[in-house]
Amino acid sequence: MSDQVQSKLLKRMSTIKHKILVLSGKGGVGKSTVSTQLAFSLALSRKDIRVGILDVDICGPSIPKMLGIDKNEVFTCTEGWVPVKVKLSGDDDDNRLCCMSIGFLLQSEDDAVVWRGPKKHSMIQQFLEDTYWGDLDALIIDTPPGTSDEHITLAEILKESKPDGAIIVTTPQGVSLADVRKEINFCNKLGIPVLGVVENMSGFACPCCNEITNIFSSGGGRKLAEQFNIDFLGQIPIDPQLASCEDEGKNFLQSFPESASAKELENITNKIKKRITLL
Ligand SMILES: Nc1ncnc2c1ncn2[C@@H]1O[C@H](COP(=O)(O)OP(=O)(O)OP(=O)(O)O)[C@@H](O)[C@H]1O
Ligand code: SF4
Repeated sequence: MSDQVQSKLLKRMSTIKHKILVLSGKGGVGKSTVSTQLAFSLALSRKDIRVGILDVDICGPSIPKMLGIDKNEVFTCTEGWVPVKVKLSGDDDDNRLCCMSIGFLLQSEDDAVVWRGPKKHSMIQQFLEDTYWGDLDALIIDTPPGTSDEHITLAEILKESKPDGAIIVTTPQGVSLADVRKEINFCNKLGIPVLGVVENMSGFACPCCNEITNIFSSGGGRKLAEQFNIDFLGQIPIDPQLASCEDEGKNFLQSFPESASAKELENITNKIKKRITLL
């Protein structure tokens, strides 16, 4: 990376106080769900917090749909690409949550699947270089599953601007020591602190009485965290209301604030805020 590009990237990242990566060993465990709900939860936790969410999942950018902004377009200003704003209900200020996704820049959903490493590398670099976030308290970065070339690119680009850390998402059934060990080794190798583990799809939350039923095993994420001596951040149950909100692009936390999942997401957010000293 040339010095010119490096200094442009550093300048871009300098207006962002906290950067958090969200990782998972495999696809479909709820990494984008955790990224999206964490971004919502942080933005809702205080009126003066401004949050951005960056979707770098080149082969399956799902965040815009979850946020209900997949039909929006990205505009450019003299400073670069302007992230799409997400309106929170009952809020006059629509400047508290915004999103930039690689999905906004693809002509078709199949576009990126055929890209080779160097093209993905330059796309991610350009993406970080040209997005104009303005001042942000936190940027949540949703990455592709596994530890691919895209992660290495991202970590190299972010190295100088020192990300606060990574959250590892897993499921009780998918708790594979090997998968999570790979994620932890990856973070250690690149000097990214692990903020903790979230166990998603942990039991089933009844939409009628909020009772959690453990259909499969549960607690694997906690054991794993103990084993690796990292923080256990919490466990989110399978919640049909969460799935349908994300499907319809609705704000789950504001739609079902009393649900067990919303409460757990709030606890997880509070632990992360404490950890990165965003209080
Ligand atoms: N706790 C949950 N309760 C109900 N549905 C969930 C939960 N977590 C995730 N889902 C749903 O499961 C599907 C996969 O979740 P998500 O897209 O967040 O996974 P992912 O790990 O980001 O997948 P990939 O990396 O393959 O894109 C989505 O339809 C999402 O709404
Ligand atoms: S958990 Fe309670 S409300 Fe939900 S289906 Fe079972 S008995 Fe009914």
